[in-house]
Amino acid sequence: MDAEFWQQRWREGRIGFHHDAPMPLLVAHWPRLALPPDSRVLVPLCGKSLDMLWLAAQGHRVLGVELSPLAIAQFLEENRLTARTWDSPLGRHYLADRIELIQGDAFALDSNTLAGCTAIYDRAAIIALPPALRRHYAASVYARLPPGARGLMITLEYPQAEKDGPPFSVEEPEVRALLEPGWQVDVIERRDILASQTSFVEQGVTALDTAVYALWHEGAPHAAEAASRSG
Ligand SMILES: C[S@@+](CC[C@H](N)C(=O)[O-])C[C@H]1O[C@@H](n2cnc3c(N)ncnc32)[C@H](O)[C@@H]1O
Repeated sequence: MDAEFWQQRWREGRIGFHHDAPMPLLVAHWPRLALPPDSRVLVPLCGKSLDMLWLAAQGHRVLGVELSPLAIAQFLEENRLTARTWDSPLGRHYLADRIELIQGDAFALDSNTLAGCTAIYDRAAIIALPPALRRHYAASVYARLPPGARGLMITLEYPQAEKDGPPFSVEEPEVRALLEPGWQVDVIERRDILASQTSFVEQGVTALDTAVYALWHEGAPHAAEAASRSG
């Protein structure tokens, strides 16, 4: 799953991971993080996800990072956004109101940029990465977010032997091994979605769950406290 793999997927329009509406699991569970509205939310491997628009509509500043220039062009065009652009060592930046996109490598973000993000939204990001890259991803992104950061991660779990990724199956013990002890990892939902995922069924997958995690970096007020603060 090198950069060329993803560039080719975008060139060929093989983007079955993209949804035409914000993810219901995001909408349902994001409020429990009780983030201040103007928090800067990192969306690594963002594609052209409409979840970024939903996060911006909550008052957040969004920082999406995406390798594919096509994904960024389509995001801006399809949502009728006009962006100011500039270049930096991280890549080309696009700023449209509260949404900033970097066309660049999420593994190459610098410490200053990560330190400015107090939240992370990980949907189809960690599960897009093969096993060997996930530890590198956790170390390059999660471990470098500031104390007090919070996040929502959405994963898939299925018998990996039945189908190749991406998307890969990333099960709870692996999420914990990658993030703990720096992050508190709370499973907030696990749901059987096999019946609705016909492409998995057609490929012979016999079980498929989606799992949602609330993530609390060291120093973050944990679930109950955050919820009581949000009223
Ligand atoms: C499975 S898609 C998910 C996109 C998005 N999160 C969504 O929910 O629709 C993974 C995306 O990550 C991008 N990508 C892969 N590796 C990347 C990297 N190292 N840095 C930035 N983007 C990357 C790909 O181009 C692709 O658009």
